[in-house]
Amino acid sequence: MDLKTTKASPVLADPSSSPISKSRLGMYSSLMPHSQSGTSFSSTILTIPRKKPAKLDDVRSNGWLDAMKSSSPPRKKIPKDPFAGVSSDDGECAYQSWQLKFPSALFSFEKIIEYARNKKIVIFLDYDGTLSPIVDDPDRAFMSADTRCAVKSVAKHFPTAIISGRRRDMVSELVGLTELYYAGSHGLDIKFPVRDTATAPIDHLNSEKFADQQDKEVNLFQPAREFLPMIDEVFRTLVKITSDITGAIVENHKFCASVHYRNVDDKSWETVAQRVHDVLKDYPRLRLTHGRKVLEVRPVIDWNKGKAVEFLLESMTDLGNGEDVLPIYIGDDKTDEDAFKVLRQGNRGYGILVSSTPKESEAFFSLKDPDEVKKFLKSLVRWKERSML
Ligand SMILES: O=P(O)(O)OC[C@H]1O[C@H](O[C@H]2O[C@H](CO)[C@@H](O)[C@H](O)[C@H]2O)[C@H](O)[C@@H](O)[C@@H]1O
Repeated sequence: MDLKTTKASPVLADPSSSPISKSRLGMYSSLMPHSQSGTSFSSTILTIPRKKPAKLDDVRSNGWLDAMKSSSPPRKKIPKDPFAGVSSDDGECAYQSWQLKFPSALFSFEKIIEYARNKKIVIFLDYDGTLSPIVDDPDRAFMSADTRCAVKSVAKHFPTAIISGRRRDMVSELVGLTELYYAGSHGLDIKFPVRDTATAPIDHLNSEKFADQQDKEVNLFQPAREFLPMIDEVFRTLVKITSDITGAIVENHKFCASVHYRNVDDKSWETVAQRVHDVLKDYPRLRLTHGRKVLEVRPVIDWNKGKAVEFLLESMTDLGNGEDVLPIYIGDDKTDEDAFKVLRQGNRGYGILVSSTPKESEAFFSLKDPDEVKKFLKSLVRWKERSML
């Protein structure tokens, strides 16, 4: 199906004339350190003009480099109770005053549940940095057994969805709970149950029915399906052009690709950025977003975690008309801001930012780290179970 011609498709018109960019796997030779200068034989016999050294200024002027530098705070210990005693540390003071604007969801718990009274709470959770702590190796970002238990209990009482930048099957394997809704690739790959009623309000284009592993019928919503070959191609190119940069990791998340620079010497960040930037010049239908020490390449379509939240709220069964629904979204990343914004602008629910350092955000509340997320989830479960007695 050509999604560009589909009404109501989130796919934006192709800004380039060709639908799929040509891969130019060889083009990076001029950016490689070993090929920056041309070959010069004897000036009298043969002179091959010296190639200009690769320019490393695009990513300074377009702000990528600054965004990369500020994309993830250094990991450091923060006191458990920010109001306990006066700290001489400037960072802690700054965090405490930041919390006046983004109060702790734990300290504000009574206020949250007061607002939730007579409403159906729906929980949205990001994965990395929210359920699992940030670690150097993306393949070893595990959530604790205790957190898994808290998520399982939450899902017993409230519809619960995980919305991650990772590929859907990967995040669902890491979480390991079948009772949840999962959206991977920043919401570009959503699995949701088929509704029973013929009058279901949802009839989304681009969603298809499949049988899952338990042979249960499920829907898949993948608005960027036509981009699969392009993402695959760009992924392979990104692997190739970063292969000489120690510490760079490239992941294929099916509908997006991630280039990690967390383990790259910061002197080489600019090189990482410039190479990714130069690849994207050939793919006008792809764009870049910044995550925590990761550059994420994704389709230029009007879809993000915020849209995924709206989509899931519509798709979840038994939610009624939305007036009496209270969505709570917990996330730590820039990509989660789209979801916070949807909740704030629609005056629909609460965004909770997970951060151990002050940050601007569209969220209402804050939690410091995945450990506090777990405590918050457990408090919700306790409150719900008490209210059922
Ligand atoms: O939306 P999320 O579930 O938060 O996923 C966002 C990205 O998470 C992963 O990267 C981040 O976590 C890694 C493990 O802790 C860390 O090493 C990395 O620096 C972080 O950016 C994942 O690997 C990315 O592909 C996701 O896009």
